[in-house]
Amino acid sequence: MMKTKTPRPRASKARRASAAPVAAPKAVTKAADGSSPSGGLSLQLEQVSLISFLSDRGGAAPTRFEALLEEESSRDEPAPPPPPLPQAPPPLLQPQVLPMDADEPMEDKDCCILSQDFFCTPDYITPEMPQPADDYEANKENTPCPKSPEKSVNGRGKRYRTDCSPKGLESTDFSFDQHITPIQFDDPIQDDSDQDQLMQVMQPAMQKRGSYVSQSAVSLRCRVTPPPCIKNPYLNTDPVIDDVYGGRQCKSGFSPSIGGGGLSRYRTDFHEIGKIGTGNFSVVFKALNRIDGCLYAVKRSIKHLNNDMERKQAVKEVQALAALGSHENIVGYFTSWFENEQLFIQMELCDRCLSMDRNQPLQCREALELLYQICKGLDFIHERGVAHLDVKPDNIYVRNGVYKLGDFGCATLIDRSLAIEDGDSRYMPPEMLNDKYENLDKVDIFSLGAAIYELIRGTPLPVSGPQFASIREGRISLLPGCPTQFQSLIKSMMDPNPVRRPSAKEILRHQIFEKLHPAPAKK
Ligand SMILES: Nc1ncnc2c1ncn2[C@@H]1O[C@H](COP(=O)(O)OP(=O)(O)OP(=O)(O)O)[C@@H](O)[C@H]1O
Ligand SMILES: [Mg+2]
Repeated sequence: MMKTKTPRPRASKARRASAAPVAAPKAVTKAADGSSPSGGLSLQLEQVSLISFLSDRGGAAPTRFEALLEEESSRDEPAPPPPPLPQAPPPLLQPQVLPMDADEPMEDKDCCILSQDFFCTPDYITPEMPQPADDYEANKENTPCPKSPEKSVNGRGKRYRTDCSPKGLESTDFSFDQHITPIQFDDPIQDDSDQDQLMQVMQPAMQKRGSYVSQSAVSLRCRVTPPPCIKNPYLNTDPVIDDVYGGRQCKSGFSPSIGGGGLSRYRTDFHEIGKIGTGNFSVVFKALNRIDGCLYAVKRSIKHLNNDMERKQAVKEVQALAALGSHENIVGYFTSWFENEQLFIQMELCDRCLSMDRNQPLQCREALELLYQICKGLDFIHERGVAHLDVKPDNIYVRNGVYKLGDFGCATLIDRSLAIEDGDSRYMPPEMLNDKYENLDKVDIFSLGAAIYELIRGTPLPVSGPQFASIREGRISLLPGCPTQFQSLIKSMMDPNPVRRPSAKEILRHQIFEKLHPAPAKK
């Protein structure tokens, strides 16, 4: 007896395999850097009390390390004034606490800690080098936090002019080193007074500690000011982008509403053009990247992900995409980050998804092309051990006539070492309904067959009932106007027995595609 499940069950998905809880990423602490060995050491000594460490040794002879520390401090520090004679002996063996008042203004030493905390929280998960991992291991515990950016001691004072006029925007003559702007939201055109304002902000810290200003402090303060949208000279003009440079949307682009403590990476890095879609879990926006001048789809989780379990679940999508790498028939993934307890995913922007033209039945020739291209994407991911598990018209996108598989929110490993979630029941094969997961790659084949069957017929597939059951018993009605060869291929993809379904690779070799995609001539 078949179990029936409600459509779009991802909202109430049951976790089939238990996943180990993820430990919060550990903060990576780094020693402060110095230009000389003694400089580095004394910088650390400023922040670390060694008394308690020494006291634990109970008067034992100093080690080489302690001798070195003493030698360092006696060399670097000026000779101490003679101790006042009548006073009691200093509490040598008492642990010392460095003064740190909560109301005290933040200094560089604080910024150093602040920056590490900031970059090491799960709120900043973008990998430095987004290389495909050997294994897609979303279950691994204690994954170390990505390396914090190196703290530079070289104060950099250049800035680039935030000119929003078309002329200014066309200029590509800037470098990231120059991007220093003070906190200011409303005025798109900043002048030389910017530098003065920045200096005023930094002045107290600079006076206290010579000329050194923590770059972390500068970048945190500067991050709240979005740069203008830089025009990409390699791109052909796009009316949407031109609109932004034309000045009509300029003002709103430079005056973002900053939420969540003023550090919105989304608002800082992107100019939002508009909403393009909403799913059960996410809302997707068309957005212009202010730096590279290209349009992207930025997907934001609707729900606030408050705990590790929810975050872990949400990041599976980007972990799968990042591990897979790029393919023409997979929606491109660029980066992701957490902000305000929501996951943001920057993706390739597509023109539309297939469910948008459901009322217009797909022509057979077009359906063949779709089958071929998505099979190429499926072959790519299956070869890498990943199953999508939610193939459906909603999750197939088109960009410049190229079909792309997207929404990897249900993706899992074919070897069943990861949790398995049900996709949309309308496209789900019978074995999934019966909790049989031996051939997860073939789940995608059934779903693709069902999606194409639905698109050609032009009527939605049933969610339950007798027709739902008969489709899963292999009884599918004829597809009008389609060659028999194509119909039997679709039927074989929807075979109740997953083992009898062809693999993506086998489908690609089917003779039906010979005319459509002739094999390259052998030399
Ligand atoms: N890369 C993209 N380019 C263009 N539009 C997109 C893109 N990604 C998503 N969309 C639009 O946003 C909608 C929702 O996106 P998506 O399916 O990824 O969200 P979801 O919440 O995971 O959905 P689901 O309910 O299927 O789980 C899509 O149906 C599509 O219309
Ligand atoms: Mg979707």
